[in-house]
Amino acid sequence: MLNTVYRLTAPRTIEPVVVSQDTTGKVIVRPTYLSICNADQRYYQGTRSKEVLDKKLPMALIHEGIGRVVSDNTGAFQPGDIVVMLPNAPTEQDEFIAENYLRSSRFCGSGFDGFMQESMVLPPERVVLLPQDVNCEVAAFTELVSVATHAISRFDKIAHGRRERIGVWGDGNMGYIVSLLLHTRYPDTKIVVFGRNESKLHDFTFADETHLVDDVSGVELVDHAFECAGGEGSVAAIEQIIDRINPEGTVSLLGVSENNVPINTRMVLEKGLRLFGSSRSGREDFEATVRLYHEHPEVLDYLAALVCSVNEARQISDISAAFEADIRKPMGKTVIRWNM
Ligand SMILES: NC(=O)C1=CN([C@@H]2O[C@H](COP(=O)(O)OP(=O)(O)OC[C@H]3O[C@@H](n4cnc5c(N)ncnc54)[C@H](OP(=O)(O)O)[C@@H]3O)[C@@H](O)[C@H]2O)C=CC1
Ligand SMILES: O=C(CO)[C@H](O)[C@H](O)COP(=O)(O)O
Ligand SMILES: [Zn+2]
Repeated sequence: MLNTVYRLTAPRTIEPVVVSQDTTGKVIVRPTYLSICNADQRYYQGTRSKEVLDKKLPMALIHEGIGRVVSDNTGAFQPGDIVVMLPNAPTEQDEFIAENYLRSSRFCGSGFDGFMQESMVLPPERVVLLPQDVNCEVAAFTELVSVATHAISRFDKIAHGRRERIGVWGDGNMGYIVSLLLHTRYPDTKIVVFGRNESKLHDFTFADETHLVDDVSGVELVDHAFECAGGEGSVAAIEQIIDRINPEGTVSLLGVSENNVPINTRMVLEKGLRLFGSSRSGREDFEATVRLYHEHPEVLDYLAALVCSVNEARQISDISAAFEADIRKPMGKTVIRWNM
């Protein structure tokens, strides 16, 4: 099959290329709604190091997206099915290491072509059926929700059992989704959100407490914490977490930083903290996320508050316009209605 792939060839430069792809044993999916992640922006704007850009480009961006099945000669899906596409493609299995941590795995939009393609040719294991009446603009960022699902499932295995107060640092998309999923999973736990923007914190209507990070005196300590700030914000967030967490708490690190982050290891030791990182997600996290959509449809309503804009893409200039709009957005997710 001939397929058009829209690759980033240099910062802010997207070019089409036609490739031939073998569809034997594969599901062909037409992407319908895509969503931009901070990781895409780091490539689009060229803020990754020159070595990384030289190694990874040209590459089609985007690893958050859904689509409609065009054909499936494996019989797993029906034409017209609305599905979420999984960006992680493992090449081996391991008894202990999850698919998203295997160094041999391929990840769409990070070294391998992402979803900015006319059609995606995927093995059936890389496709998960969505509720067919799902709000597509919200489902577009199911991958981000699955990352939160993944981090919380690991937290559940690692953290001790006192979970009266869980703190979430970061008032952006990841902070919102992690807080929402924690609230849904642990309804008796107080979810305490720490952020930098009063306007963004207002949207965390399901949280028990929200605080501006420069006004935390008198706020009770938390038992465990999630860091969802990322970038330069990770430094201050991790420092404050170590200060505001009870002994033997667990700290889940999710934010991606371009530079190394100095950590007050003396206090990590003194408090006996457990720090663990989570990145990306695997098929079981996508399946768990879709189960959550079925069992707690109110989650989708809360997630709808994150949709900042929906941008139609019919030509390459529309894709660039969506990325530029994402840079200027006040909050939330930039969704692309993909008509390429
Ligand atoms: N681990 C993984 O697999 C994944 C990681 N990520 C990463 O997670 C991070 C967050 O992503 P996302 O939510 O989409 O990004 P956003 O930019 O939407 O959110 C980050 C938020 O954190 C706020 N912030 C900055 N510093 C602090 C601080 N010290 N304490 C509390 N809040 C702070 C920012 O405020 P302000 O804007 O005012 O600076 C902003 O509102 C990024 O680094 C992203 O790359 C994303 C997807 C998956
Ligand atoms: O966004 C993510 C997953 O949803 C991760 O942050 C992303 O995969 C990191 O990849 P890269 O090394 O290319 O920044
Ligand atoms: Zn991402």
